[in-house]
Amino acid sequence: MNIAKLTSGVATRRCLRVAAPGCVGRDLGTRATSTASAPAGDFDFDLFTIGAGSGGVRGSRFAASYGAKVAVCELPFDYVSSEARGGVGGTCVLRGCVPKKLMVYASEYADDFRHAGGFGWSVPSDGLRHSWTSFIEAKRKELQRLNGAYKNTLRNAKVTLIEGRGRVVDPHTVEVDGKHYRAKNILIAVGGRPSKLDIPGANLCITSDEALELPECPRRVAVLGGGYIAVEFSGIFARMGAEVHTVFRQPLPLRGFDEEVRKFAAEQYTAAGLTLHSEVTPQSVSQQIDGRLSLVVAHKDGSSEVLADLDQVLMATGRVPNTHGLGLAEAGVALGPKGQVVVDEFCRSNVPSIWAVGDVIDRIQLTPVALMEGMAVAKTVALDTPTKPDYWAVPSAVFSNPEIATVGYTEEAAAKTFSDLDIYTTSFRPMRNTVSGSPLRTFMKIVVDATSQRVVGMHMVGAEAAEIMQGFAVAVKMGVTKSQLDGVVGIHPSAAEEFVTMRSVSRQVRPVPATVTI
Ligand SMILES: Cc1cc2nc3c(=O)[nH]c(=O)nc-3n(C[C@H](O)[C@H](O)[C@H](O)COP(=O)(O)OP(=O)(O)OC[C@H]3O[C@@H](n4cnc5c(N)ncnc54)[C@H](O)[C@@H]3O)c2cc1C
Ligand SMILES: NC(=O)c1ccc[n+]([C@@H]2O[C@H](COP(=O)([O-])OP(=O)(O)OC[C@H]3O[C@@H](n4cnc5c(N)ncnc54)[C@H](O)[C@@H]3O)[C@@H](O)[C@H]2O)c1
Repeated sequence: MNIAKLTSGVATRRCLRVAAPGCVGRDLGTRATSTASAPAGDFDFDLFTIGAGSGGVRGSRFAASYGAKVAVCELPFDYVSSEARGGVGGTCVLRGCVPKKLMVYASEYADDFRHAGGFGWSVPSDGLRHSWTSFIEAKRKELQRLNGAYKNTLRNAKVTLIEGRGRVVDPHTVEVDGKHYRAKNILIAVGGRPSKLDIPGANLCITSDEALELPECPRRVAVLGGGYIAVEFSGIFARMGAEVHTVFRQPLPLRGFDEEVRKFAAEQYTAAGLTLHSEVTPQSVSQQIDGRLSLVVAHKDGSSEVLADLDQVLMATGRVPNTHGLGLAEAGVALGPKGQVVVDEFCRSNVPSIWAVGDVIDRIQLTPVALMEGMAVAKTVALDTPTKPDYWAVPSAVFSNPEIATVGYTEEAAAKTFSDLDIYTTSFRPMRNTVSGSPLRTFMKIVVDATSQRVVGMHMVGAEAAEIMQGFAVAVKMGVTKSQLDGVVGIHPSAAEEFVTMRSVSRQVRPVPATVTI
């Protein structure tokens, strides 16, 4: 399909070479080398991206590499985001995946020291100490390095970086701090931001942004929510020695994950020291006389409970798209109920010159997905190759303690899609923990479509789950069958080898025959 078929006849205002108000930074002689992306009118840029996070940087730099003239605007750098602050690199690099994983690493050392005794190590008599301040400093330094590296990447790709807050003025105009830029295509890649619950005392609570920048590790903390962020930060704080209360509305954390995985993970979280408060709703937070916080939660039966003496209450209750004040609705772009940009399978909005990728479209909020979408838009608008992101078998991992990783269907989703399933499961104590004394166990599961024998889902709870699952995700995406998995020789001794040695079906899931009433 040619891009021309995707391009509508949206009327474009021409930006004249001289003195047209609001038209700046023009180099109207420049045209994209790709014929598909050569501006049809007089534009400053072929593509103007708002937001230099995962999706925006990827889309911009690849569009530029395909010959398009590209600009991207981004808010000034800060560790904590706001309406006015952000930074090249975006959430993943500055307030998400990267700093979070660094914190996970920091906390893993604590566990390793604790468990080293089983292997004969002894802790020095004056004990082990951790400097939270030096760790935060080291993390900040790394984030600054990455911020610089991302800027260099854009510079090397010849993408014009404009610092400031972008706003859509019309289908072909973006305003950044009072200056107007005309673009053939606009890419919305503004991501999302933490959303706080609307309860009394919400202002006393922190979000993941501040949790990554705390001056000290809390000793007693409540984490609200049962999603990715909640269980990851619960694990970090607990391993760092805090007393952690994880408070969520569902019977189990991690809604949407395989039910068996959720149950097993909850058991492991408890074994790892978290206090899980399930089926409760946060009601209010207040400050005690001593400055610490008190959280009131409501149980299903209407009774309430107070969690007092908390150093911090972390609200990990979801994120909302950053579309507030972006001018999208005024430009005619359809937004969904959460404020997300509604896009088609090519990541194109209902306004044909406006595209959107990443968290702002609220499909799958993961960095590699934003990258895939950014890449698809770059190919579509700059390479004359209309490209749809492919959401089948997107793997993901939760960096909790223990880790969880998954690819493909949960058993529940597979049961709705395939008539017959064979389920393979195993649970064991990993070799390291037999000697270390850690109580944590590992769980693995393979979901097989019994008719085709294709592996349609793989799940793991246990150490290194993310590293292990990435490779298996390749196999699942390529359509591996169970007998092909069985034909692979294991790597011994490893936990991963269990995935190629599970031979006995744990259970068969078959449709329940309809009862016939005579
Ligand atoms: C704590 C946490 C941990 C996470 N961990 C993982 C993980 O381990 N693995 C994973 O895959 N994903 C993880 N994620 C999710 C991942 O960070 C996001 O899915 C990803 O960053 C989305 O990329 P994006 O390009 O859509 O948006 P972002 O990376 O959020 O980028 C959007 C950018 O737009 C800027 N911006 C916003 N409004 C404007 C404006 N008007 N003008 C100019 N610029 C603007 C912002 O400042 C920001 O830099 C995590 C998220 C969080 C919060
Ligand atoms: N390892 C990773 O890949 C990773 C890590 C962190 C975040 N992320 C991404 O970021 C996204 C956002 O993470 P998140 O954990 O904030 O969101 P989430 O949607 O995963 O979890 C939000 C939690 O808040 C709860 N909640 C929502 N409204 C509530 C209310 N009114 N009262 C009580 N509880 C409420 C939900 O039930 C849920 O448990 C995730 O969906 C994920 O895609 C990924």
